[in-house]
Amino acid sequence: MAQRILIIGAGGHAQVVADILSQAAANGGEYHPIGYLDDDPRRHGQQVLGLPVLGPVTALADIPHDGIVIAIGDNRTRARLFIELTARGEQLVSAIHPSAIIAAGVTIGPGTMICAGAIINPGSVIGANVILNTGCTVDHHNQIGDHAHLAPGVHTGGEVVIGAGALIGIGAIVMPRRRVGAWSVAGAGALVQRDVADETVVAGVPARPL
Ligand SMILES: CC(=O)SCCNC(=O)CCNC(=O)[C@H](O)C(C)(C)COP(=O)(O)OP(=O)(O)OC[C@H]1O[C@@H](n2cnc3c(N)ncnc32)[C@H](O)[C@@H]1OP(=O)(O)O
Repeated sequence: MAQRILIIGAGGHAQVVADILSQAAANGGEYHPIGYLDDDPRRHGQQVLGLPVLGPVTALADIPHDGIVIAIGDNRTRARLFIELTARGEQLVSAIHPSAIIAAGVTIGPGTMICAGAIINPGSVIGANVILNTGCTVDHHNQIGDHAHLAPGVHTGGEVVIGAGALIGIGAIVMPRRRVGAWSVAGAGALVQRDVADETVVAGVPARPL
């Protein structure tokens, strides 16, 4: 049965989520996007990719719906909203593009977004509220922490651990069995050859702390 999904945010990232949900629905998926909620009043009343911006996030209580996706790219903001809205009883659903390739047995937490062309190999565990962005590959037996973001074109080797809230920038590579700590950032194009501590920014080839 079709479930009515509200998208939290109406910016560029939210439009990607809307497109994923629409494509999935067109392929028989149960989640149907019905509109966006965004705290920027200039967006209220606009149509974005054919869906209305219905009001601020506080309007959630007034609009009938079955689930939400938090479509905000910034990891800390997305994590804060995830905690607040889950505590209010909201059902977080996953937005998974029909072109994503996900191995049998992979587990995916609530609210996670998996973009076009992403690949997840066997044994991997994807947390809640994660973004696996366009064309990234998560190889076997990875652990991707809650609220993390693997940007477009990221590749991870086998048995990689990405900590909660970490951002792996566009096109970065994380070598097999390496760990990127919680709330750390690997810059765009980085080659993560050594473990990265928590709350550390690294960049370059090989990646070093900035
Ligand atoms: C669909 C989407 O758009 S998803 C978007 C996902 N987001 C990303 O991929 C962005 C990832 N972020 C980055 O790569 C950032 O540049 C960061 C986090 C590594 C650094 O950001 P900041 O702290 O603002 O650093 P800043 O831009 O001031 O640069 C500091 C120095 O690091 C260098 N630097 C910045 N980024 C990188 C990088 N990715 N690789 C190598 N060097 C870098 C700069 O050239 C500069 O060097 P200098 O001091 O010799 O001039």
